[in-house]
Amino acid sequence: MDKLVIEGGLPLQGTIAISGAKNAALPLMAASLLAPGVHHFTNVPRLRDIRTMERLLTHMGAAGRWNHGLRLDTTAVATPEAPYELVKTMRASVLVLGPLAARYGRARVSLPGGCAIGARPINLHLRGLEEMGAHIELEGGYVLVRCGRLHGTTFTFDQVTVTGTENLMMAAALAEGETVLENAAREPEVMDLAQYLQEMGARIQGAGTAVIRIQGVEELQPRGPHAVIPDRIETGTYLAAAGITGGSLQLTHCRPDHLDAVIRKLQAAGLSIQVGRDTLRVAAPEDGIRSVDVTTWPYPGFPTDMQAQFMALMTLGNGVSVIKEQIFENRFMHVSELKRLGAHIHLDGRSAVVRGVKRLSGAPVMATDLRASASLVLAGLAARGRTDVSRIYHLERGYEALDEKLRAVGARIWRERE
Ligand SMILES: CC(=O)N[C@H]1[C@@H](OP(=O)(O)OP(=O)(O)OC[C@H]2O[C@@H](n3ccc(=O)[nH]c3=O)[C@H](O)[C@@H]2O)O[C@H](CO)[C@@H](O)[C@@H]1O
Ligand SMILES: C=C(OP(=O)(O)O)C(=O)O
Repeated sequence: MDKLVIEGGLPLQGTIAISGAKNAALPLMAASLLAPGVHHFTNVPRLRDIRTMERLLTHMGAAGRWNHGLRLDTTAVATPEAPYELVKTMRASVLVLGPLAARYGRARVSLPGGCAIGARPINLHLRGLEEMGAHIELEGGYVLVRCGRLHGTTFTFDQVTVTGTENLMMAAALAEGETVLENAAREPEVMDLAQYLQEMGARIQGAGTAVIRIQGVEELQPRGPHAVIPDRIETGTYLAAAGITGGSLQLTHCRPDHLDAVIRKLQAAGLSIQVGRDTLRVAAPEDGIRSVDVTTWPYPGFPTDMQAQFMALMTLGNGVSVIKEQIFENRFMHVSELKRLGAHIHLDGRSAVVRGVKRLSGAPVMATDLRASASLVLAGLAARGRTDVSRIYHLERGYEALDEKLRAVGARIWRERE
C-alpha cells in the first residue's frame, strides 16, 4: 500500500485544472440502469469510487468502455444485485436501489452500514420507495425489494439527504403518475442528475429547490454525451491549499457559482479570490490567515465535505475559530491527527474550537476518511519538515491525480510504499 510523503513549507504557485465531480458522476452512472442501451458521460474523474461503480454495474451485466469519456452499455443487465463486497467499499452503491426497483421491479442491495464519519442510515430511501409501492425486506444484511410499477406519491424527507433525493428522483422518473419530493436536497449534483434524466426523457421540475416534482414516464432513452459538472469540493480543497501555503493559484474548469458559501468563508479568512465564469484566482492573505467560525449545512450552506479542509486552514488562523458540524455526528476524525502536526483543537460535542498556532510541524499521520485525508495533506503542505500520510486509498476515492496536480504547482509530495 502507498503512503504520501510531503516536505512542507513551499507556497503553491500555478494553475490546476479541476476534474469532474465524483458525487455527480456516481448517480449518473446509476441512472444508466433506468434505460437499456449505451449512455455516454464525459468529464468523468478517474477515481477508485468510479471504478467501483463500474464494477458494480458490470456485475449486473452492464459493460463499461473508456473512449472519450465513459460509455456504459446497460442492454444486458440481468442481475439486479449489489453485493456486500462492493458496497462495503463504497456507500454510494446504494444509488442503484431506486433505478433497479423502478426498471426491474426487484433488487437485492447490501446495506451500506456506517462509516468513519457517522451511522449514515438509509431509512428515508427505503421509506420513500415503500410509499411508492415497493415491498421491502431486510435479510442477511441485504435490502430486498419487490414491486410492480411504482406509483407517484408526496414524500417529505425528515432530513435533507442527497443520495436519498437522488434515489427517489430516479425511481419516480419511471413511476406511474406524479411524485412530489419535499425538503429535497438542493445540491448541484442533484441538479446534474435531474438534467441527465431530462435528457433521457424524464419530466422533472424544481431540481435545485426544496420541492421536486416528477411526472413519471413509461420509458427513458439512453443519451449522451453528458458532461459531469466540475467537482466543487476538489475546487474548494485547492483554494484552501493556496491559502494555507501562502501561495497563489489559478483554478480552471470549475463552477465558482457552486461554491458561494465556501468562497465567502475563505474571503472572510483573508484569502483574495477573483471569480471568473469557469475560473478562480486565489491568493493567500499577506497579513496572515484570519480565524472565522463556520457551520456546515446542506447546500447552499457550507458543505460538510469542506469542513476538514477548512479546519486545516484555521489551525494557522490569528485567533479562535469555532467549527460546527451539523450533518454527520462523527466527522471530526481528523482532529486528533491535525493535533499531531501541532494544531490546537478542542472538541466540544458537535463543535471544534480551533486556536490558531504560528506554525505546524511535520509528523506521520493516518487518514480515516476521504476529506480527513485531504485536510492532513493541506496541513502537511504548510508544515515544516516531513509529513507521511498513510492509508491514502481514502484520497484515491475522491481526488484525481492529487499528488501530480500538487507537484505541478510546486509542492514536494510523492508516493512511497508503506
Ligand atoms: C455520494 C455522495 O453524494 N455523497 C455525499 C452525500 O452523502 P449521503 O447522501 O450519504 O448523505 P446524506 O445527505 O444522505 O446525509 C445527510 C444526513 O442525513 C442522514 N440520513 C440520510 C439518509 C437517510 O435515509 N437517513 C438519514 O438519517 C445521514 O445520516 C446524515 O446525517 O451527501 C453528504 C452530505 O452533503 C456528503 O457528505 C457526501 O459526500
Ligand atoms: C463523504 C463522502 O463521500 P461518500 O458519501 O461517498 O462517503 C465525500 O465525498 O466526502
